[in-house]
Amino acid sequence: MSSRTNISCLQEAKRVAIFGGTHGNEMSGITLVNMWIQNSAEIERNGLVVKPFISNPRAVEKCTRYIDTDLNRAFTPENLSAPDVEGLPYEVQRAKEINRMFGPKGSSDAYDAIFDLHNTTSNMGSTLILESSTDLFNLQMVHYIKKAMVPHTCSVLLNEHPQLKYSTTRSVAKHPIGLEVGPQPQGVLRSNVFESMRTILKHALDFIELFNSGVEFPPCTVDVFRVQERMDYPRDTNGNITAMVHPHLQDCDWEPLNRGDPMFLTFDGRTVLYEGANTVYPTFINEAAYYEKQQAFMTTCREILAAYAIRKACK
Ligand SMILES: CC(=O)N[C@@H](CC(=O)O)C(=O)O
Ligand SMILES: [Zn+2]
Repeated sequence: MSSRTNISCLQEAKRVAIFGGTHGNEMSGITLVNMWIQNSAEIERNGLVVKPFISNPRAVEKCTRYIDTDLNRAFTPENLSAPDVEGLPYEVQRAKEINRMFGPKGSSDAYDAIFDLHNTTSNMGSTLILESSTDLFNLQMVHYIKKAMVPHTCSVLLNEHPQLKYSTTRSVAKHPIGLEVGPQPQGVLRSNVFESMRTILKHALDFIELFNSGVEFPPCTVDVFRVQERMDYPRDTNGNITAMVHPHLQDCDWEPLNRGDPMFLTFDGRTVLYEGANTVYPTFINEAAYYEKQQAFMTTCREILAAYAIRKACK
């Protein structure tokens, strides 16, 4: 990087994958990817290899989140280096296959970018998920997408939390990007959600094409929501939930939650208040897939990230 001009010269992004069906019951990504496998005209860009790919075909076939274990938690160093023995959980086998095809994770042979398409039952709207606050390529891309989406909003969730971060399918790529669009029930297609996801992908691929063509992207800032804490439902001693998300919180993803605001409503009608000292921005509120993960919602804090200018490295 030249310090005088503060332009970072980054490697060209030539190989890009679009994953659908990492969770087999999230229908927008599955449908888009199957559509693009049939006809890829819409996702083709100059000088780019774009591969649409169903990441968990057995779960898609059964329309379930996973067969043995959550694929989007399976890309750990232990799993990826496990010997190929019989009897491995299906998703661990699949993680190893995906790592061979699109990785190896952390190596120079890995795909440049992976877009992993997800749907949520929460009212999050269009959300991009980042795993690093220092990936300039992704920050610039997210900035480009947010601008291109105006007047529609596109939120950015940053998960760098040392305990809450997980080993995602997309983490195999040099630049991992999650797309999370909702609300959409599991196993259901909603046209508005489908179209939003499609539009985000279009802008993302446009960005990469422009970057590869040599366009310089000036310094920018990106508003993000940084993952802070996991909030579980109130539970009894058997682990069964004893309360629901409070109606005042339900569907209020990304809206401030202040000390004293209602959070849960117990089955016997009592309101449980939020008692944290600081204002937080809840997200993934009442996500269906998170009951088994002991999570009613996630709290985030707002942050503004700055990104240097970037352009493609000159050879
Ligand atoms: C609802 C859902 O599946 N959300 C994704 C979020 C992500 O891709 O990071 C997950 O928990 O794996
Ligand atoms: Zn998902």
